[in-house]
Amino acid sequence: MKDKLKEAALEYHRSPRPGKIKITPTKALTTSRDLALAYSPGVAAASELIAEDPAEAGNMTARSNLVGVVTNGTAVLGLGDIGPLAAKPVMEGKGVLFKKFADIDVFDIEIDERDPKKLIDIVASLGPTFGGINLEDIKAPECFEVEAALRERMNIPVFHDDQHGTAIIVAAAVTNALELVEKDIGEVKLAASGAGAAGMACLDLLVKLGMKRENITVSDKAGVVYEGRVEDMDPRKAQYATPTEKRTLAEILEGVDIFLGVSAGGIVTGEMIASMAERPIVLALANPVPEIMPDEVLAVRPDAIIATGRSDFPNQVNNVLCFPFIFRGALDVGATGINDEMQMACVNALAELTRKEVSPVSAAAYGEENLKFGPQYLIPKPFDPRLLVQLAPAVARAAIESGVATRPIENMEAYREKLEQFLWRTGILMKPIYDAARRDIKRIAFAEGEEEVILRAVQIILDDCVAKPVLIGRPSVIAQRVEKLGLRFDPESDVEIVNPEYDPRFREYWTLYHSLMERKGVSPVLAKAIVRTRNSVIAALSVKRGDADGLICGIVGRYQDKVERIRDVIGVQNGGDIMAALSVLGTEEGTYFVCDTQVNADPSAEEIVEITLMAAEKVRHFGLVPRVALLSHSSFGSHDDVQAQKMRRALDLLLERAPDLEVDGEMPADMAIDVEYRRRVFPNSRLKAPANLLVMPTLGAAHIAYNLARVVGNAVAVGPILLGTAQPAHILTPSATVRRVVNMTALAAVEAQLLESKQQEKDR
Ligand SMILES: NC(=O)C1=CN([C@@H]2O[C@H](COP(=O)(O)OP(=O)(O)OC[C@H]3O[C@@H](n4cnc5c(N)ncnc54)[C@H](OP(=O)(O)O)[C@@H]3O)[C@@H](O)[C@H]2O)C=CC1
Ligand SMILES: CC(=O)C(=O)O
Ligand SMILES: [Mg+2]
Repeated sequence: MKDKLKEAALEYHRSPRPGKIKITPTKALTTSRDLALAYSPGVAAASELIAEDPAEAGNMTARSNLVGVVTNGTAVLGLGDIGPLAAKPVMEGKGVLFKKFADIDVFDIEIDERDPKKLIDIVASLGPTFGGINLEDIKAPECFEVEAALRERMNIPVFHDDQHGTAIIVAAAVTNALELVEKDIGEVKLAASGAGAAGMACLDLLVKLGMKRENITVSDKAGVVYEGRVEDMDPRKAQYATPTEKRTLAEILEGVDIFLGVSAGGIVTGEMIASMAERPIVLALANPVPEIMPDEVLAVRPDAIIATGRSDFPNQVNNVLCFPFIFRGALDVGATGINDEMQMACVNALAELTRKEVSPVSAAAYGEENLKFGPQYLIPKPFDPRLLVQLAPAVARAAIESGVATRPIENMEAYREKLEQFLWRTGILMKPIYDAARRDIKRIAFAEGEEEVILRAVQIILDDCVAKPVLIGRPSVIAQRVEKLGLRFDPESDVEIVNPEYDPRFREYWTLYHSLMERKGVSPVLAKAIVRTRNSVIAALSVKRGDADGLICGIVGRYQDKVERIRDVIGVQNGGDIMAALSVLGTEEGTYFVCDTQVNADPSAEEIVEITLMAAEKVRHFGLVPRVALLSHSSFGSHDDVQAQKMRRALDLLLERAPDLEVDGEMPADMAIDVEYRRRVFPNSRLKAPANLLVMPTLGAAHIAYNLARVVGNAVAVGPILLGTAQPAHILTPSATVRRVVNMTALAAVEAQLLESKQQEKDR
């Protein structure tokens, strides 16, 4: 591992608090009544109910969404037998992935026990705690006995990730790679290095998919697993022992179509790969160092299709693509186990997902070349938000159809929607925006470049390669604060700085500002003074001049002042004459876009129309269909005051301007969300589903509702997104967190890319 990454990884684990997970209560505990309910005496009622009916544990406790990630530390990644304590960071890591990708809670359980029989007893005794068991990094051959016994003894899903998780991803990758090289699974020859947990399970699944057992040869530490070998054999290896004279990995690689490496780093040479058949498929999956690095393969075989277990090369074949989603599907139907049908459903869904047309958001995120099914894109990327919504329902359906579901899902469409809502809540849907930003780095100017929140965000922006920061601020102050905050970036080389006290471009900046403002009462002297003292003006001018591609400001100062500066310098979009602010709330119930939270105090009906159309376009930009509610205290004509009339008129105008837009009003907020309530009061509404774009009658209503929901509802907030500017510019508020700054930077960068491609299209 490179020193820089190693250092960053240690820092990541160490601070701000040790480790990667913590436990958070899901119920309020603020009053003595809460205490009486959560603990004695109230808790006894829950216990008594479970004692009468054990199935009630699923309703009374967190068990049904709780998975035990269990190891004894005997085969940790490719690091080998490093013991249960050293395995803990890996298990915490699996816990984080379960939670982030699939909202599954995890206790990581590291057990100091090597005897498989005792290990089985210990894990089986944990049954009352968990809804599922994910066995991890337990070495072969013991892992086979442990998994088989636990499957038998426990009435919950037990899944050895290194066996079946890996096998599922390998099967999907091989299926797709074979399609690309136009070879038949029934004909191809495979050489494997590694006859352990991952190796045996991968081969079993490939055989199930049609690979001939006689076309497979395996090697391990002792060399080729041949018929008659006695040294280091076990019954599982014996199933793949072949009648061959070959004794080394180099020999068995000659002429084969596929190499499957699930053993140890660096054990394969370029020479060995050179001897493989034409268009070889090389799966070098040992972690963290693959059996051979991709550049070494390409040096000798440019025609090869390559996959590794790592995230820094194309085609990451890693069980993270499987375990969160297969458990999500299994837990959601109360499956008693994870059977072959569920595993095969996962293989097919994964293989198909790569070939499926992608959503506009994902397309923008990964770029044409990466997203197009081909040698560089064999299987989905771990952050692909479609994984959860495609794999979990496929697994759930297979569980129902194969008869292992104790709580079958009746409405799969509603289930899919629930999963989508989770993605929004976690901010995973922001991830594609990050990846799009990375594809073509844009320069984003930060007006308040000396502020701590900005400097901390800049560190993440640089680490994640989201944008090239342009900081408006005094270089000495920036350098001092970077040092004081313990940040790692070098202000002299990693960012660009515009010094408001002295910059060689000062003359060009103030003359541009003067030319824009001379008929708004700004004299040359005033222009100079404003450009010297208003960092948001400098940021806007740098975007106008093309020194930056977008800007972020607003951490300090009044929102409305910044709006005016941006209007003066950058201007509004072609054809439009209004700007507005759209804020996003990711809540337990769903994702809601709220406007106008910042700009127009009391917009007219005509302005409401413009705001709604701009906001609807932005919602589409996030890959969602806008469902618009025009909000009011009035419910479909129940009041007749000016504000109610305004929203009614806005509806009429909107229906003329955008007849296809799903919009209705005027209606109260609860009716916008609660479809049943709406149906009772106004059965003929044009809006059939819960609204996701809430257009408020006044800024006051929008601002108050948004902030209240954000704080009380503990919602994830994105924004405010400034709509209607001629170039990307976003004004944050003093409450913005580091994450919000990074999110908005990524968004501004992607908007700059879109603007550039629109411009290029126009120029053509
Ligand atoms: N990308 C992914 O998703 C995954 C990758 N892996 C990786 O696969 C590897 C094996 O994991 P797992 O199956 O769980 O571990 P096991 O300990 O169960 O099996 C390891 C196998 O690799 C063989 N092996 C180890 N070192 C060498 C060597 N130097 N030369 C030849 N063979 C060797 C062992 O041989 P012997 O039998 O003689 O001891 C054994 O057959 C690890 O690197 C792990 O990180 C695992 C799971 C998922
Ligand atoms: C990815 C994984 O589970 C491993 O390498 O062991
Ligand atoms: Mg593992």
